[in-house]
Order: sequence, then C-alpha cells, then structure tokens
Amino acid sequence: MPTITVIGAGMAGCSLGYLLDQKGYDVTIVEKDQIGGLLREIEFDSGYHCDSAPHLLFYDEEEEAIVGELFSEFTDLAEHEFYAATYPRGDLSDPHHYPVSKANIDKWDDADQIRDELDAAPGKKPEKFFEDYMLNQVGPTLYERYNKHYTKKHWGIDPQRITGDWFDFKISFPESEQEFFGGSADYPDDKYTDILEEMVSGCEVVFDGAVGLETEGSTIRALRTESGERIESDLFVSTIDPSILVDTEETLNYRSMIIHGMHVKASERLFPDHVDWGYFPNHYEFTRITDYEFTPQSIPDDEYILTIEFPCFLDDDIWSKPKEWFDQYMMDFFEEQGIEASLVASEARRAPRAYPLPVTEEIEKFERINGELSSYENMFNLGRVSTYEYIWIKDIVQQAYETADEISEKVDILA
Ligand SMILES: O=c1ccn([C@@H]2O[C@H](COP(=O)(O)OP(=O)(O)O[C@H]3O[C@@H]([C@H](O)CO)[C@H](O)[C@H]3O)[C@@H](O)[C@H]2O)c(=O)[nH]1
Repeated sequence: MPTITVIGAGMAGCSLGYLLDQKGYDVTIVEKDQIGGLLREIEFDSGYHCDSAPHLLFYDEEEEAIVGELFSEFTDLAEHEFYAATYPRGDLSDPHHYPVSKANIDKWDDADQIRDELDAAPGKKPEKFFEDYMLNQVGPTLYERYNKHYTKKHWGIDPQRITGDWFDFKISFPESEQEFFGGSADYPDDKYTDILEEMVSGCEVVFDGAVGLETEGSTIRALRTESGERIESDLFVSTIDPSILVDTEETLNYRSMIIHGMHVKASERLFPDHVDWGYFPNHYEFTRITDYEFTPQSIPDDEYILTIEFPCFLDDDIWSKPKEWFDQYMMDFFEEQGIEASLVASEARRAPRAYPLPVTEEIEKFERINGELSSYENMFNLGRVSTYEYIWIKDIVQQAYETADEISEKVDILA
C-alpha cells in the first residue's frame, strides 16, 4: 500500500486524512502547530469556549449534503436560523438588517434620494470588481454606508480592485430582514477541535513544520521539516501556503485576522435577541462581533461569550498588540455604547493566513508559485490556504472527497 503525507491538520488536512484512512491507506499528517487550524476553539480559563469566528456549516441540502453527512459521523448537528445585524452608525441602539434589506432605507433621512439612486441603478449583473457589482445593485449612497468601508477594512484593499466569484453567493439585497444565508445552517454539538482530532485518530500525526521538498525530476521524494527530518512518501498532499514548499523569492500575501475571544459579564446583550452577530462597517477597527449564545453550553443570563474580529496584515502594528490591548479596546467600546461590562476571561487568537487576497496581482503570483508545485506528479492540494480561493467548509469537504478519489485512481495507476 502506498504511503501518503498530508501537510497541515486544519479542516482540509483532517477531512482528507480521515477519508484516506477509511480507504485503508497509510497516512501521515504533518502539522506545525495544533490539530484544527482556524477551526480550533478558544478555551477560556472560565471553562467556556467558542470557535474562532462563527464557523457555520451552511450548505445546499440537495447539492452539498456531503458536509453534513461527514460531520454527522462525529457529532450531532443542530440546525439554527442565523441572523445578523449591521451598525452603519456604529451605535448598538440602531441595528439595521444584514443582509442589508430595502426596509433599512427608511432609517435614513435621505431615503428619497436613496430610492432615486436605486431606481437609476441597473440592477444585479456579473461584474469583475466588487465595487461595480454593488453599485449596480444598491447605488452610491447605500454602497458607501454599508459596503465600501467594511470591504476596505476586511481586505485592506481598495474595493475597486477586489475581484472574485463570491459576490453573488455572499451578497444579497432582500426586501426585508432574512436569515443570513437565506436558509438555516448547522452548528456542531461537539467542539470542532474534538471532531477534527477524532477524524485523524487513525493517521500518524507528526508535529513539525514543513520547510521544503526534496525532488527528483517530476517526483517528490521527501518533505523536509523544521527539525531537519525527511519524511519520505509515495504521494503528498499540501493544504499550506505553496510558497513555503517551493524554491521562490516571492511570498504570497494573505489577509490576517486577530480573533479576540472574550467572556464578559455585561448589563445587556449587544444585539436584538434573535441576532447572532453584528457587522460594523464604519467607526471601529473590528469588522464583526459574534455572540456565541447559539452554542450548546449554558451561559449565565448576564454573561456573554463573544469573538471580535480585527483584520490586518502581518506588518501592521495591530498584529503584534498584546491581548490586553484588545481587552481595553473592547472595554472602551462597551463604555461608549452605555454597556456596563467586566471581563471574566479573554484570549487573542491569531490567524496569519485567514483569507487569500481577491486581487488579480496576488492571484497571478499564486499561479506562478503554485505552477511549480502542481508540476510534480505525486503532489495534490486542497483547502483555502493552499488553493488561494475564498472558499468555505462545505467546499473544502467537497474537495476532500474529490482528492481522495483522485488519489485512489493514482494508487491504481501506480500498482
Ligand atoms: O457589513 C458588511 C458585511 C460584509 N460585507 C461584504 O461581504 C463580504 C463577506 O463578508 P462575510 O460574509 O462576513 O465574510 P466571511 O467569509 O468572513 O464570513 C462568513 O463565512 C462564515 C464562516 O466564516 C464560514 O463558516 C461566517 O459565518 C460568515 O459571516 C465582505 O468582504 C464584504 O465585501 C459588506 O459589504 N458589509
């Protein structure tokens, strides 16, 4: 039986490791940090937990049921109707619907002008860049208030340059308030960390960082690691940044995220009762606050488990701020909002490669770097970081099933 080395133990590496182990292959997973990647829960000293951002399992039940089926092998899934709000004035007493709905228009003094702009806008049509796509649908005023600054803050790039195939999937403009993805999503009863650890229980997990490849012609012979090991294998699968593995002077940029987890005691809930998270397009350095009341843990009535997301690049000052800075930033926010809050526990989780950048130059750079990797006959890749695509858990699981099948075909050819 051929040996397979999977690089990275996040959602992509763990789901593939599980599927390959089920097929009876001898799988080694090489992970430089801990199993779970970005899905790993933040564990507070107070005994509570939350994932690092809301990682919802949303999928089309007809076309994409496989993600639900995979998770159901490890946990019960609770269906939940997720609602979001947005706070364009930065004021918690003034929630607007997210997805931004036409009903929000009445909240503005210049509602008539906004309606005129909507009438004049051409409506939804395919566009290469985010700004054009949004302006077509909502006109300049709504775009400015709800999308432009949020998008700039989230990605750190001028929205005029942001491209992608995700606009239609991520952005809608309904008549009135609706659930986040226009339908319910699942959330696991068990922790993601435990689920992913169970997924790889049949694989050998080596905790070491990958640093490069040892190759011979078009074949990879071994993975080289930080500790100086050579891990030989017949087949390799990467779920990590390709610039780490190939010999290149170029580095690939990702948008990083500090996800600040907080357990607070507070005088009131931040959002309306049915709302799970809030967006802050303007005014604050963070993009989104999530309230983890929907998780299966009993949190006292006046206590809240929150994550607050601060996007940045690795060379921005904020990336290296200590956790106390984020605590203070949020305590000031609560005070400004008239909420009396005290901190029970907190942790700042840092995700250096949270999002591939949806701009032409970076995508072209990725293609140059990844070109070398994909030229090796015994290398496969999947996952958001390694394919440099803004994809979600449902897509990663789909890729894992497809990669497992491709690997089986390859094994048959090798045999
Ligand atoms: O107020 C806003 C909010 C967003 N946008 C635009 O939408 C883009 C996507 O934002 P969002 O959907 O919040 O992005 P993200 O992928 O981080 O989060 C979603 O995915 C799941 C989860 O991470 C996967 O399970 C999460 O639950 C979702 O929120 C943004 O770039 C803006 O361009 C806006 O304009 N205004």
